[in-house]
Amino acid sequence: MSVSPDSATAVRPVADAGRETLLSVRGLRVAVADGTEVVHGVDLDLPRGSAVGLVGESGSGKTLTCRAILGLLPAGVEVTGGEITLRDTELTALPAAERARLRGTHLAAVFQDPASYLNPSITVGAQLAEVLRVKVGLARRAARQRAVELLRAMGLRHPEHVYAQYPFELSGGMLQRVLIAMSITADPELLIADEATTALDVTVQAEVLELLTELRRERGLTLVVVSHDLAVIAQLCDTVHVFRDGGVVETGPTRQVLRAPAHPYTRELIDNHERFGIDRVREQRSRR
Ligand SMILES: Nc1ncnc2c1ncn2[C@@H]1O[C@H](COP(=O)(O)OP(=O)(O)OP(=O)(O)O)[C@@H](O)[C@H]1O
Repeated sequence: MSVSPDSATAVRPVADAGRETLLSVRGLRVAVADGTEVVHGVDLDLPRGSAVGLVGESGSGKTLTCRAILGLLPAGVEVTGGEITLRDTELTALPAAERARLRGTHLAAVFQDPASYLNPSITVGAQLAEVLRVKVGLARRAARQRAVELLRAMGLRHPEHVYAQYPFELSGGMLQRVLIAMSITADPELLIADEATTALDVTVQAEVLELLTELRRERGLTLVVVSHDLAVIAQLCDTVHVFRDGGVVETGPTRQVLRAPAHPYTRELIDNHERFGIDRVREQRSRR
């Protein structure tokens, strides 16, 4: 374990270091339109089938790191250094069309505010079936059938009924399940959940987290979970990376990092969280 007291990164060996690496990020740098660098050399390793959490205060670079992996950076924001490797393929050098092909087929994501990713005037089933036609190449009838199956697999009761509903007719938790269904249509290997449960109430959040855990177990999905909520990270993730000011200050097994943080900033995050229910974090960790 190499742990330095203040500004240096605290890195602890992770339990699943022996597993095949699905995706690795090395020295990732991202700059915004005026040239300001906002991600300063981030390293991440995602072993196949693992669940990796990214925590840190607002603006610390978690989302841009994820968007760089997806090849979905906002206009004017660019990768200026480093490598993102999916097995043997270096992604940053690929043409945009190839990046788009990989999204959905190999890499997928769900974000906060699912309603904004759906067309309000088309039923959710028709939108899901359309994704199945485009990404998987299913014919109309097969796509409809598969869409209903997927809605059922997402834990939605009466999936035929849900299929025919418009986004405004569904709750936030139901919409997020529909978005998760859409994101996994083509059986991706990696799913990034960026604050995907933040807007949901606690009970619904727990159900969606359970769904993600099941998808990981049943499909061998690798998860990247971005959350402000340490309890969410504690529940889902084997490994955690603590972001601060565009860099990673601490990395290690979630349990160890949350129980005995090595970096002062991680300690501060946990102390702040304590006031809002760190007991939930500790309870969940001790149940594992
Ligand atoms: N489109 C953009 N144009 C300019 N600056 C941006 C843009 N998107 C993000 N930034 C800046 O980049 C930095 C990193 O942002 P990022 O969204 O990755 O942080 P974050 O850790 O995900 O925060 P949050 O938890 O609030 O989503 C911040 O300083 C942010 O203001």
